[in-house]
Amino acid sequence: MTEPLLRATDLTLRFGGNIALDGVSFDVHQGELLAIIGPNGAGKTSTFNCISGVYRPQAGDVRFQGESLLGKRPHKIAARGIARTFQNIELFDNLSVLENLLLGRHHLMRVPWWQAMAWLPAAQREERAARLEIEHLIEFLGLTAVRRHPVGILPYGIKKRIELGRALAMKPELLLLDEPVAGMNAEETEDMARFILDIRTELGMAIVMVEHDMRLVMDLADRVLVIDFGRPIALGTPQEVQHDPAVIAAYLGGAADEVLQGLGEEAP
Ligand SMILES: Nc1ncnc2c1ncn2[C@@H]1O[C@H](COP(=O)(O)OP(=O)(O)OP(=O)(O)O)[C@@H](O)[C@H]1O
Repeated sequence: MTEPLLRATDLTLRFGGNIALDGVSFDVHQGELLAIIGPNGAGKTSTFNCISGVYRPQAGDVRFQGESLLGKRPHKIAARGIARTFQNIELFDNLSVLENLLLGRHHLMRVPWWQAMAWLPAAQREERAARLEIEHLIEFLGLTAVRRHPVGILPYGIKKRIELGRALAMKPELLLLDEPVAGMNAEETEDMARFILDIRTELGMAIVMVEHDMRLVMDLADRVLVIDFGRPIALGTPQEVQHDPAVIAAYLGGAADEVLQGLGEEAP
């Protein structure tokens, strides 16, 4: 198998006496969709935060294209090619869809600030190229009809799609999706699922997705990592993890019926 795009090894993260992560390891390969699941407080967001530089684990390593990300600031990690979306939407409500996506593209601009200020030809060329790419992205995400609308007036499902667009505007090689369908109705969830699939198949992008919606996870993921109390308890294909007794046990006591149905099992 080829060298992984991302390799997390033995991630250990503590907050005082509270252990958020305890030896979490996994690889993400080019073009793969890895889902991370687990009960509330299991350590899913902490894992994302260790990858994106928000938290620094006390032990373990995260390597992206062979290079350690430890100690790098979040904006440097984003510039290296890892973009993320958040559980809570973080967009500029007063700016248009187009402007929000252009801001996502901004960190890739190469022209020095003094050329941009003077609006010299190189800056104009770069701006034109960025706009063209963003227009393609807007079309790809079916946002053409609302491209000039201020984000604040748009429905929740569309806002989540714009947030996805802003992450894609950074032209990442790895996309981290934190609960992409949380709070969505069935139709919005279906739309989002289609876009996630398109990103993987048409753009060939690797994706790590944290999600509670088990149907979505089982439909979309190539592999699933299951975390419980900060410890990895299973890693395999959706079929493998859904029959894993440790996974079924981890979810008992929570919303077992709902979750096990999502996993394709009858709740006991
Ligand atoms: N900044 C922090 N300070 C203290 N404890 C934290 C912090 N961030 C996370 N934790 C703790 O680490 C553990 C893992 O939390 P995390 O948010 O990663 O879980 P999660 O699986 O994403 O949960 P959820 O599904 O509810 O979003 C929890 O016990 C949580 O309270």
